[in-house]
Amino acid sequence: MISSSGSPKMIIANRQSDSTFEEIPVIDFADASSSNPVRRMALAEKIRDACVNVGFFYITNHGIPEDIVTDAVEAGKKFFALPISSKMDLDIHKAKNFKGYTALLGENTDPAGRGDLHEGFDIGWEGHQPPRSIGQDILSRNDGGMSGTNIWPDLPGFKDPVLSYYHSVVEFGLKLFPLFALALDLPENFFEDKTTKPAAIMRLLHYPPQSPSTLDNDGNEIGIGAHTDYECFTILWQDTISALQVQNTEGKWIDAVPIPGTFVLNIGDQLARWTNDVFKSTVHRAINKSGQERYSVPLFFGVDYDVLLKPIPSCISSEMPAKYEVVTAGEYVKRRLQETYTHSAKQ
Ligand SMILES: O=C(O)CCC(=O)C(=O)O
Ligand SMILES: [Fe+2]
Repeated sequence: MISSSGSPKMIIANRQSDSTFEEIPVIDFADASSSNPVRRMALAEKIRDACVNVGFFYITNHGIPEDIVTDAVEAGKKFFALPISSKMDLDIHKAKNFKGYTALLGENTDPAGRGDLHEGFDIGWEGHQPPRSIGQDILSRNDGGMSGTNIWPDLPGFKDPVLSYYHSVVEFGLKLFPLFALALDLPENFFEDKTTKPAAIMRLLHYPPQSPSTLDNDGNEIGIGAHTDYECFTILWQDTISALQVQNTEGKWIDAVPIPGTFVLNIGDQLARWTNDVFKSTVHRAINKSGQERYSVPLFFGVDYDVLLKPIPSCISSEMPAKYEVVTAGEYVKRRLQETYTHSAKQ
């Protein structure tokens, strides 16, 4: 195939992949915003290898200040320590846009499971003072079923650090879309007009120590059941307790052991759909057998909710025809969230 520029175009769809990984790669992001295109491309190639084979990697040198992370995590701990009645005032089932508090067992990520042994607090886009480099107030945007404001607890010292973390990680995450585009042999700005209003959902998660009464049918205690993420990619902060596991194509669970100072990035289903599964949205779960409290903070990055998830032409070929029906990102995410919360929805 020849591209419009006349140069031979690589059929990414025919790229070989091997997802029998035994460990999760670590990628240094110091060059993420390098002014040198050769350095950006070198980083994009590492990202491509990790996305094609594993779907997960650690990020070092992300540039997000440690105190921003610590303050948000401490705020989360204070929130989860509130009485259950205060947390239930913010019950996620009361909001139509999946924002607020999820109680223990309120979510069932793996349809075969009985509910996940974690509690969570979800927020979406919201402006922040002082203004940051990305748009201030886009709450009035039309996000279809996902639109609406965040709901906040009446807890001094909570909202500000949580929003600071949200904005720092969103700012960092938006810099990754051009790298993913490069990794797919697309123009660097391919996602620019598709990510104008960060469809970024952040969750504070708390996994209590698990007890034998939370064993599932296989004898495992599940903090979050086996699942793939719904958006393009997830940037996850985890504390020092090893609980996250990633499944390779042989069915083996590989521990994503915490590495201090890093984030874990994983590909989600939106990017798997864009790339016709060339980039792997890999199944993962968390089991907290440590006997201690565990905290983590995933931030899910999607494209704008009105954007169609259409396969990128170089990711389809006669051997790899398009696999997925084309839907908008918003429809897709909402459908997946509805499935996740159905089991605990009040009738
Ligand atoms: O807490 C973790 O380590 C993983 C969380 C996760 O997979 C999710 O929220 O989608
Ligand atoms: Fe996940």
